[in-house]
Amino acid sequence: MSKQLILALSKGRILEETLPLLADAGITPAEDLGKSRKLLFDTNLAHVKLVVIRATDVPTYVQLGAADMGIAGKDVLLEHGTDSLYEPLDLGIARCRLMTAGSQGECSGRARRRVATKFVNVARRYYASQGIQAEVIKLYGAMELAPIMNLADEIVDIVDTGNTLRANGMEPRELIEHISTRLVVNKASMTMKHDRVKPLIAALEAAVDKRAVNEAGA
Ligand SMILES: Nc1ncnc2c1ncn2[C@@H]1O[C@H](COP(=O)(O)OP(=O)(O)OP(=O)(O)O)[C@@H](O)[C@H]1O
Ligand SMILES: O=P(O)(O)OC[C@H]1O[C@H](OP(=O)(O)OP(=O)(O)O)[C@H](O)[C@@H]1O
Repeated sequence: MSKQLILALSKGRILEETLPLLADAGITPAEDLGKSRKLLFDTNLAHVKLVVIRATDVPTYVQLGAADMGIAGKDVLLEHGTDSLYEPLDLGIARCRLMTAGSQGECSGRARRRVATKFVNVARRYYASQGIQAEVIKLYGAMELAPIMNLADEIVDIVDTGNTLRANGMEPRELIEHISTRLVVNKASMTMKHDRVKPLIAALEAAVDKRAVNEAGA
């Protein structure tokens, strides 16, 4: 097994908040990730490379060992299934909530519901745990449109400020999980590359702690 470490980063919102943490942990990309069309990047550390991919692909890369470590939202990890990965660190960034939501003033009732979401596994598990029959409809975005268009009675989606729900005449209902961004590690890499993985986890943990201290003092 190569002793090189591949770290898979979620592009988009999480990437912006990840890069300062990586810098504090002593890892800087060899070039500007935002400006390049490349997907695989060298860093200042000869043994660390970065790949920048869709958030939903991060757990797949890490589980199958194409990447040793990854950074992804807990929402994505819950949807993928968490048993196959180690999750040693909460980076505390991109905090939000995974919730059910419906049209304002409309009671959800207990009858069979149509639920639109990109988190189909999470939704199925959640409604089953509540004893509610749900027909889950897979969408890839703009879930808030589904009740307006009569495609669904409810949605399961990320809520942060609640602005997107309000702008579409919807309201949050039940909290499913508090979400933040996590570091995940391939199980074989944790054992076989322990001497390289452990210091990287420790450096990221120190960076997270430092940021928390700075925020508390601000
Ligand atoms: N409004 C939000 N506020 C805070 N964190 C959020 C918010 N929306 C999403 N997140 C978190 O950031 C992660 C990435 O969100 P982002 O919007 O960049 O990608 P996405 O559109 O969900 O992914 P993709 O483009 O692959 O479908 C989510 O998985 C979630 O953990
Ligand atoms: O409660 P709010 O602060 O309004 O945030 C919630 C919105 O943020 C996310 O969408 P995003 O902006 O990432 O767009 P997306 O449709 O591309 O996922 C999420 O899917 C919600 O639509």
